[in-house]
Amino acid sequence: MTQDELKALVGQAAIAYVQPGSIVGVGTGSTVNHFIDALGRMPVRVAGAVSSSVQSTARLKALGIPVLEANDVTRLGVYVDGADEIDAHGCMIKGGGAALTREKICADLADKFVCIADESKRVDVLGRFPLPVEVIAIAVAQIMRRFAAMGGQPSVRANVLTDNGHPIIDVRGLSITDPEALEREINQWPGVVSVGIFARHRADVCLLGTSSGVQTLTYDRD
Ligand SMILES: O=C[C@H](O)[C@H](O)[C@H](O)COP(=O)(O)O
Repeated sequence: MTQDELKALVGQAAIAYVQPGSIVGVGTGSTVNHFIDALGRMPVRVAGAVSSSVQSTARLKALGIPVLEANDVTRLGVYVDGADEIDAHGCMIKGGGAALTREKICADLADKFVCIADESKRVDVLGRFPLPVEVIAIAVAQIMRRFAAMGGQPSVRANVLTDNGHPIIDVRGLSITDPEALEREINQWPGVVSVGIFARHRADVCLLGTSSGVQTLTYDRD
């Protein structure tokens, strides 16, 4: 199977977690695009979606699925999103598509985070994928110095501003053995909007697309 076929497989499989008539949280990316298409094929559809990006909003609306603002809901039963990497505890790196801040807001609203990913995303230690960090523009230089001091190689993502109008720093060369601690630390730096480590808001379930089918991985909360 191709990587895109694996993404389509898990996008469809995530529908099992979606209650018809409910409001669902929708992530961003090429895997989630398959999930959105599957939402459009539900015999009884969702009542609406809270979207994590302009891109997903456009795709949802094109299928006639109403999109609500995060401010308009108090909770989401389920949030479905992809990942750039996921470890054995459900901690993830996200933000390869620059949507990390809105994704974390949606994850925070959700009772259950269902991660959909092809098997290439499963890692033992996070950090092979460059860590995305959304920052306020005037703090870029200082935040890059902080990452360099901890052994990372930061660079500003060229020609990209997030949906919130901020630049992204991508940090290569980090071996993230304690995702929770690093997320907490980076969150405290002035000028950081969001860091793409999702440890506090880790996945509850990962539907992993493999050549032998969908593997369902579940993670315990401490
Ligand atoms: O900002 C983007 C998101 O975090 C995506 O969920 C992540 O980059 C995975 O995207 P894809 O499904 O395209 O690999």
